[in-house]
Amino acid sequence: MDLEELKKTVAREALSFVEDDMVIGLGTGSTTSYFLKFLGERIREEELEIYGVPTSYQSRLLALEYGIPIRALDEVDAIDIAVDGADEVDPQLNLIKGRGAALTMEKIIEYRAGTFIVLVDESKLVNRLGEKMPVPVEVIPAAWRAIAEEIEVFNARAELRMAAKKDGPVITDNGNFILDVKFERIDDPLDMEIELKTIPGVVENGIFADIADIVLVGTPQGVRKLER
Ligand SMILES: O=C(CO)[C@H](O)[C@H](O)COP(=O)(O)O
Repeated sequence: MDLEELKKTVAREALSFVEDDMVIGLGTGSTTSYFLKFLGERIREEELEIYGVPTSYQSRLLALEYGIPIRALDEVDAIDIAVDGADEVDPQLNLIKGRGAALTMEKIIEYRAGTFIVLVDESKLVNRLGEKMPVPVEVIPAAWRAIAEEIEVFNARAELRMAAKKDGPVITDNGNFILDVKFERIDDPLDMEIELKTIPGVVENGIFADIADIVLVGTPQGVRKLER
């Protein structure tokens, strides 16, 4: 089964958590895009009363395209479930997220969800966070260089993320820059998440420790469900 098929399979499986009258946090990325497509079809076919709370411009645009009614975070009382992808998942279900630069709204919404469901293929499973991927850190633009230097005390290298279809750096949905931070090793994800957050000028970082409730892993043999 190719990677796109694995993504579709986990995205379909996530529909089993969806019930009528739910408010659903809508994640960002290619795997979640399939979930949004299937969610839109299900809302139409079963005439469900569901609202989505987008975590990015990408999920907002896709929700509009697929006919998912949307609400802003300050228009809802609670979020029942949130569904999103991840870049790495460790055995305790700590995550690295933010390859799509949407980590700040993702964390705001997913932290508040009754159940946060993560969709990955098995290539995203690691023994220790940071094994393959850098940790994205959203920073206030004026502070990027100072923060990049300060991060070196953690035995890490920070690189300003550059845009692909624009000259200069990536600008997030919130108007900030992204530093991609490659660590030698991350021994304690929660501790590192907090350390990064306390640097003045850091808006948010892509370590999501102790937030995921369920991880659905796409494998050629089917979907594995990991629970915390
Ligand atoms: O954190 C994210 C965006 O900020 C994505 O959820 C994460 O990068 C996974 O994306 P994909 O499903 O395309 O691999």
